[in-house]
Amino acid sequence: MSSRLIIALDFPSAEQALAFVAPLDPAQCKLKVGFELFVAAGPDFVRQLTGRGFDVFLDLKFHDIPNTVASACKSAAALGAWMINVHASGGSKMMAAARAALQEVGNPPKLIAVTVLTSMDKAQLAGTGVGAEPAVQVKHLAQLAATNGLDGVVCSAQEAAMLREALGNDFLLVTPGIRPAGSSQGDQSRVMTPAQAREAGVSYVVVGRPITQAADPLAVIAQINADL
Ligand SMILES: O=c1ccn([C@@H]2O[C@H](COP(=O)(O)O)[C@@H](O)[C@H]2O)c(=O)[nH]1
Repeated sequence: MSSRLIIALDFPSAEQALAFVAPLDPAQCKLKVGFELFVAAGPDFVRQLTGRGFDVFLDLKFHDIPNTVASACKSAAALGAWMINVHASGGSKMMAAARAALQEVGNPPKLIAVTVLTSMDKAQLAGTGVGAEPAVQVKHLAQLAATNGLDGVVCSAQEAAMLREALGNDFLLVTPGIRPAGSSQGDQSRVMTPAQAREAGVSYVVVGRPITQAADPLAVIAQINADL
């Protein structure tokens, strides 16, 4: 069975990211490329990772008008990404356009939607004009994503059990904000440990700094895989 661990490659250059990836095996983890690395290293870097056999989650969180997002999703699919994402708050028309665009490409990536960023708590969310509890807003946006045919959502593991019950076993729950016991929470608000996330029924955990900034990343990876 392939790993349910997605490592966030949040590095400022291709060289640093490649040095980190060198000892990794695609059976141990999938890899996530986000804004920092994509802006620095570009599309060719994504192709390099897929060329080494890694499943790549291209985490560019598209959020724009439907036509622009649909075209961006096609471009992302052409890089061979395993998974891509949009913001659910872009709305139904945007998500439906993204879904339709990927139906036109061969071997489309999984398409998921960001609900409420795991860095946000109730006060942060209220500051954006949304008065609901984060879990309520996450459920609302996840249902919107499901209605529009998306494969799953990005949420915190704290909402996973609720979403499993509401949306079933096939809906992907991809969860950042994972913190092994004893690791620094940093800027994340809605966190869980890998074992708690597994218990809650997540599909994949996304882990960045607790691995990339560890003294022995391979040991942390092995422990997280064991916990999952
Ligand atoms: O709601 C979200 C959506 C995306 N992320 C991304 O996940 C990783 C988490 O990294 P850590 O170092 O483990 O905090 C990072 O790339 C974020 O951009 C998220 O954290 N929350």
